[in-house]
Amino acid sequence: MIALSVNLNKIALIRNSREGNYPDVVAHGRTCLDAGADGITVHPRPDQRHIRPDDVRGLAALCARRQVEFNVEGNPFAGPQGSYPGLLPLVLETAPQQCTLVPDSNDQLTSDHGFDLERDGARLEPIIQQLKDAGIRVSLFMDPDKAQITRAREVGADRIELYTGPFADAVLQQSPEVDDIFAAHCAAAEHALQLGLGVNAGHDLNLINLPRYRTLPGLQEVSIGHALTVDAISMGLSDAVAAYVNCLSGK
Ligand SMILES: CC(=O)[C@@H](O)[C@H](O)COP(=O)(O)O
Ligand SMILES: NCC(=O)COP(=O)(O)O
Repeated sequence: MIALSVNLNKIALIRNSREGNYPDVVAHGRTCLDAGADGITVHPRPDQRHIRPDDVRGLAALCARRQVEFNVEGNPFAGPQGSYPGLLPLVLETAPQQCTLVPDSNDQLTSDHGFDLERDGARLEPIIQQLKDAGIRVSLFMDPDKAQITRAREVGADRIELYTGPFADAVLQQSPEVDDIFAAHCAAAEHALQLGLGVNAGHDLNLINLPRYRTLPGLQEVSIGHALTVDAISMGLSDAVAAYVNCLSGK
């Protein structure tokens, strides 16, 4: 079974376009779980363009009550900014089951690459250890590069999250490169599994590209937000979550 973790960033993005708390991010998280999602993901960014620290606190409490996985993603090197305390303090305070470290700069539109661990591995190692000492599983956002994935194991990661943006784009463009891209993801996943790393995936996954991506060897979890939220506009949130759950199970 591949777990579906629904990313609620885009619900928060709509909420932030007005004062107040409408739509309520935690209530939408509850709806996703009621509809069959296995967990919740958020990716707070220092500028708080969508998820705010209080969303992380509220969703941590929801996931703890429901005994489901909470996954917080973000840049471990981003320091405090305004009321954003920095990823590490926020994660250590809210103790999600999983923290996915992502090498985004603060001003990035969205995540668009995995870690270069030749560059960042040494400074990531103590951060990974600190999170693991707090009982938090650590996943690293990675491109499908075997040498980099070997380094992910060496610096102490429990899992990798394969960055699926280029795969999703190739499916969208009906590019002939999609076969090579997916083959590289399969080889990377096999390599990770051989090293004892768990395999997650995410970015721009949707109901069109998932039927293929779900066949990735050993895939444990996908986190999906953007497309699922768009689908929810026409389908309704509960039905959209159910459609992704069904799609992941091959129905
Ligand atoms: C790491 C990843 O792929 C997602 O968390 C994605 O970056 C969502 O972030 P935005 O919703 O800010 O685009
Ligand atoms: N880790 C990927 C994620 O959480 C959601 O990405 P997207 O579906 O919003 O592109």
